[in-house]
Amino acid sequence: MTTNSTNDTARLNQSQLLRERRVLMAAGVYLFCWVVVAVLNLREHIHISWTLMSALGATALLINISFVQAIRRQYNLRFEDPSLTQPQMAIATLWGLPLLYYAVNVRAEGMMVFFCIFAFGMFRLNRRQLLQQAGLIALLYVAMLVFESYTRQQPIAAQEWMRLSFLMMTLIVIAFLGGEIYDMRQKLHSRHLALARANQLISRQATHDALTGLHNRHFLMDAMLREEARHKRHGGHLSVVICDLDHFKLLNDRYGHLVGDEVLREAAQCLQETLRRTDLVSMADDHVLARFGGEEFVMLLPETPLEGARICAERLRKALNELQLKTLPAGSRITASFGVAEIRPGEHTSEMLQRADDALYEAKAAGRNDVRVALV
Ligand SMILES: Nc1nc2c(ncn2[C@@H]2O[C@H](COP(=O)(O)OP(=O)(O)OP(=O)(O)O)[C@@H](O)[C@H]2O)c(=O)[nH]1
Repeated sequence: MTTNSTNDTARLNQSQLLRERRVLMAAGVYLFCWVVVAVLNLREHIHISWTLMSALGATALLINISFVQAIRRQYNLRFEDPSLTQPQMAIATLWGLPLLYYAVNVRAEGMMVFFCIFAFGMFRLNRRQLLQQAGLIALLYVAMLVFESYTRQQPIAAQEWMRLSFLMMTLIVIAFLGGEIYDMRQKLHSRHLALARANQLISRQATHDALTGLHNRHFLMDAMLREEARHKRHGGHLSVVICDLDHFKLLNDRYGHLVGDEVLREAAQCLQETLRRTDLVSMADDHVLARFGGEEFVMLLPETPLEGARICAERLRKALNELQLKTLPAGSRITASFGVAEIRPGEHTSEMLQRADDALYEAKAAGRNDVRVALV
């Protein structure tokens, strides 16, 4: 698993845990309301049948278990808002209505629960969604009043309309404030994303060559120090191949710098693909291919003996030589010279690189398009 996907999984687990905690908090509110109404019922301040009370208790349990299960089974991730805030708010409103219906004497106090329900959505929902929730609460409350007036054969009291108007006014204000909070969160989120992208770009630029996309000299130097330390601790093989395109100055002079750049890109890609395809038994997949500068490339090959590195360099030389360059006239070919070295016991990687460079110089002196190996 890559570091990125590990981070994503950790972040997802963290969010799911938070969502589950929010459901448990809501369950606490359900329990509190149920207990308060039960006590009022026992003291006969209000009159609700215990059958209905039991049904409401069981429903509350079922609702909260369902939400927890939806989160644990990751069913919630299929929705645009994986926190399922709107369904949770709507269901809580529906659940609370029968209690309000019977709690005639304490209805104004009981209506406070709507603020509590709204508080759950304040940091999650946008202005429109909060207004929708306020509308739903008003609609259900009016439906309850109409039902009550019908069953009790009484007109809706003026006091109820007052309660409803104050409730609506407060919820609408909260919806607008909540909308502002939502907008700020969105801005913060997009800035956070832009910052994360910029950081990614900066760290890529620090370790990669802008022209070819290969690792850069700085990355190579770090890798060499790392491999040197590993080699000191565990021994084994560590080799390096240095590659320099032949007569690149002539190519630049003949076709211009832009074509030269494109040839460098194509050569880099060819080296990368050939290295990836190379199936040397001893070669570990933590090799590094870097643009060392100009038309010079370096391959650091951990766990690779000198002969393996030489075979690898030979394949790279052939591949470059056979490369059909898209930017040059048909049939044009490039060649490159290679120097190879394996680290000696107690030697620094910079010294090994110097010996590889000396071998490369020999290849150049001997007529180019050649691989030369430094003596161990
Ligand atoms: N287009 C382009 N050219 C570059 C870049 N970096 C270095 N060069 C050119 O690469 C050429 C290297 O020339 P030299 O070091 O003389 O080597 P050469 O002509 O390849 O000759 P040998 O190495 O001896 O075979 C110079 O002309 C540089 O300007 C680059 O990023 N883009």
